[in-house]
Amino acid sequence: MPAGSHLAHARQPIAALPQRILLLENSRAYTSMLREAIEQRTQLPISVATTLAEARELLERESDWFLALTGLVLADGDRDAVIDFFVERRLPTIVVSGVYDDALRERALQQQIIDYVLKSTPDSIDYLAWLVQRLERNRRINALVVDDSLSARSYIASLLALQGYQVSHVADGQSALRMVEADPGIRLVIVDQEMPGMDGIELTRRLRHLRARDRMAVIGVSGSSDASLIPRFLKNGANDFLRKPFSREEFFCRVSQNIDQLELIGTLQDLATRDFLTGLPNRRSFLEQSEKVVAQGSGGDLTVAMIDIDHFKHINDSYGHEAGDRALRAMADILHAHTRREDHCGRFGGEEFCVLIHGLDAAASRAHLETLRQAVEALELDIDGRPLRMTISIGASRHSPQFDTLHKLLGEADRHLYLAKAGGRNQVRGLEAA
Ligand SMILES: Nc1nc2c(ncn2[C@@H]2O[C@H](COP(=O)(O)OP(=O)(O)OP(=O)(O)O)[C@@H](O)[C@H]2O)c(=O)[nH]1
Repeated sequence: MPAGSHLAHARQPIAALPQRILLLENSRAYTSMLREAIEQRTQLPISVATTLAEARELLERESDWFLALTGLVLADGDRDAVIDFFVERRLPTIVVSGVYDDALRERALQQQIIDYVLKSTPDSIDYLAWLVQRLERNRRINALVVDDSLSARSYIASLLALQGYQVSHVADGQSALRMVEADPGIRLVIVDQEMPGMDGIELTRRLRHLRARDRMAVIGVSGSSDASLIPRFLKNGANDFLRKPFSREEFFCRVSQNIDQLELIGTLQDLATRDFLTGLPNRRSFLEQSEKVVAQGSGGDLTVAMIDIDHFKHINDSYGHEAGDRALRAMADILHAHTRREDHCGRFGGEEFCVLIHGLDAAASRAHLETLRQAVEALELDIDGRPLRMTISIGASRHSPQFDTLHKLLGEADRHLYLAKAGGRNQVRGLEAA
């Protein structure tokens, strides 16, 4: 998501989730590098301890601990004591070790230790920072496990829960389809192949009719050695496949990689469709959405309006370009707040915005745009102690046999915008007959 898309940020729910990260490690140099890398990727508060005693005190002082990253060589505890310390407290933990120890790794990965990472690997800091960010984001992702075997699906669900996902599990394909249909928040589905009734491949095919590959990852799972299974899963819309038995680490890597990809696609889609400064849909996105509405032929109840901030050049010249940007963002916020669910708005470019109003007659559209004009007129920004006020001119057009394409509607709205400017600005033109 672009840094400037404050609207997109504002719409995200603020979840009351545990926030704190504990770094327990005796090497100060490593800790400070790790801390810096994590801070670049997340906003979570980080506390640092070098001994178990310090860690105990910190953990007791605060309550909302999300994650611990711990070394294994401490002045007041050996490896076993460190692992026991976190296991007893049931705190999700990542072990960062200086030496590779197979037995210890086995032991650690059976508890609620999320990962065992070798400190000496050159990219360990980057990997750990990525992992913390991944775990943090997972907490806002709904996952679904579909398997007729209770023990198998409970096991997979527990692995996903360890990685922070909000997990549900069901025993059959029909229940899975119902859940995905009802919950748009489900972004990951793990599907077992061997199920009575509907098998995993058929379920995957049907899931794809409900949600596209770039919005939900489906991962097929099977213990069968049938070589045709993987291509069949993939051809029917699965993003990936895991053969049972799989290790916890393999499972984690596959799932994370698929979720990373979904997020990347989401970011790219956002970059392509949002205006960077205001977070509103950009011109192309507005045109695409509006074309669809006009093509559906909504009868006469369609209004297009072009909105232009008056004397914006003067705002820039007398308050500075940055104040101009603030004014554009404030304008976008007001427009967004005045855009109903069934409407579309966008930044057309510069100080020009547009809105498509769907389902209001001419009089109601005019009243709606008049409210928008008044809301902008009433706004006062504080620019370093100086008040900044602005007005907008609006030119509108109505869908009719004469103006039956988006292109014609925009042309007519633009003509009325010109008349609004020529008529003294700060007014709505084009719906006078209403
Ligand atoms: N701060 C800022 N200014 C911008 C941006 N995009 C365009 N502008 C400025 O917007 C101004 C538009 O000015 P004009 O098209 O001359 O129109 P106006 O001053 O608004 O006057 P009227 O439309 O006739 O009321 C120009 O000075 C552009 O530099 C932007 O993203 N940020």
